[in-house]
Amino acid sequence: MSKTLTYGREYLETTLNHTIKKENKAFIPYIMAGDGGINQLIPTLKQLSEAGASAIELGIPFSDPVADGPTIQEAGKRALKENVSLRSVLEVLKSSRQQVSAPIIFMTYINPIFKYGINQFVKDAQIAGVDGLIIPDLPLEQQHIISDQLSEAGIALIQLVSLTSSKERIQELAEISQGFTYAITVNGITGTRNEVSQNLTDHFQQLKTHSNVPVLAGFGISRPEHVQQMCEIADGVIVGSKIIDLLQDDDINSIKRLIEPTRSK
Ligand SMILES: O=P(O)(O)OC[C@@H](O)[C@@H](O)c1c[nH]c2ccccc12
Repeated sequence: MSKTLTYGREYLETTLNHTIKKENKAFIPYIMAGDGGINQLIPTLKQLSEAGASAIELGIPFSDPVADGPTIQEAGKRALKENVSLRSVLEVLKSSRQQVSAPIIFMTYINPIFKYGINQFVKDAQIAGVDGLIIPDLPLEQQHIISDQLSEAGIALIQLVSLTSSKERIQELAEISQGFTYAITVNGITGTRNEVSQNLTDHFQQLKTHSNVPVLAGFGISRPEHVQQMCEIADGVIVGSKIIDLLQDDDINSIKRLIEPTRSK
């Protein structure tokens, strides 16, 4: 009897490991859910999945983002204008998740989850086929309010590691991260930059030593040569602001050119 495909942490980890085993690196685009209207969500996810995304990070629009740079903030405003909410995104996924093969990771601040109700959110996220979750404003010390429920539902809780974290903190975050470890490679907010940070080899070495899952680099990666550079030290990359710009221009070819350096020749 064939096993039915189940979404969640296992699906995310298996998919990423499969990509990396084939000598490739992971490429995770970030998009703002509902930028262009809620009806655009599934077509955009499909397009990115088919272009070669290893997984997709899906931002939930929120009125008071803390880590988002101007491009993501503007995308969030456009989505809020369309009345897109955590609820409407979950509803769309619930009915159409199976059209998108890439694992889906939600990036949401804790406030919309609180408003939704933590238990109800985890239940609905599981039903909708959400594979992983990033909550940037929920520090490690407070993650117990949701971590057991997520673990029971089989949804990965992904840890963000900043460059300014202490050695002990870096180690602890890497050890417990599920799905992948998100290494923030700049001090500051999201957004395209001309150069990516140098001299991160030791930092990634430390993360990889302690992480049971792939270690991916994110923030400020916006050109194929940045992707290439980061892939020398990381297991893959996350690209947000540049993807949002390119989707605005409907420039899928440039998105493919960003993915290209992550594929083995
Ligand atoms: O946009 P950039 O610089 O390419 O960075 C990715 C980032 O946008 C995405 O992962 C993200 C959007 N908002 C966040 C908040 C916290 C952590 C991560 C994020």
